[in-house]
Amino acid sequence: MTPARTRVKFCGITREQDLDAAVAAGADALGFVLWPGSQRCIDDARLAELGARTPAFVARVGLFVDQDADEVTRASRHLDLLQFHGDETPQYCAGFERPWIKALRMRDGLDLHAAAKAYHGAKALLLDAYRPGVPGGTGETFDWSRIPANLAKPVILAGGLTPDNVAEAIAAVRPFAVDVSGGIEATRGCKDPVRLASFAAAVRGIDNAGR
Ligand SMILES: O=C(O)c1ccccc1N[C@@H]1O[C@H](COP(=O)(O)O)[C@@H](O)[C@H]1O
Repeated sequence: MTPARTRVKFCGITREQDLDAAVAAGADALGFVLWPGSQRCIDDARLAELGARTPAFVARVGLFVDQDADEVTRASRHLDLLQFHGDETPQYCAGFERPWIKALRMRDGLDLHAAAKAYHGAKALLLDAYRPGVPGGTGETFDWSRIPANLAKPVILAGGLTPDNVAEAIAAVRPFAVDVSGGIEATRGCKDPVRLASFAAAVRGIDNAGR
């Protein structure tokens, strides 16, 4: 199924003004980093505030990396979708009363067809660049030609996307959605409203050109 348009997730939202700018730009989803190892991490109180501010029809996505189930369960009441960005098993991912997506880092030899089968309960696979020792958010791209066109799961393309390369990425991969964090930031955790709007415009531009 070819989607009519490319969905956009803006990840690493920490501030009200960034949330509002993302919604104004047409965000389909907002990502909140709940992994304490990230400089973009927000605590439960902040998640509650930002989650309450998010309007209807914009999905609130919580990003976790190999965390205690209790932490995921606690945060879940403010979230619509869970994003597991570590080495979580399919069984673990399915253990919460929320739909979920699995992030996979594109290390050498990764078999995406096998991963799609293993994570069959996932709503989508989010594909990110691989850097040893770093779970994600590296701001690096990977070789998009490694993504098979006939993967059994919707693809959310991530990793080093920017307003300048996102159109090329969409043309190459034709993903269900794109996900960006560092490429629209002024400083870590603080989005640049101009870059954010440019990113959304670039996605709309390639979609209107017929992907
Ligand atoms: O944003 C983080 O700090 C982060 C930490 C741990 C795992 C993933 C993280 N971010 C996600 O990584 C991808 C790609 O980010 P970028 O656009 O290359 O900066 C994206 O899903 C981020 O949300």
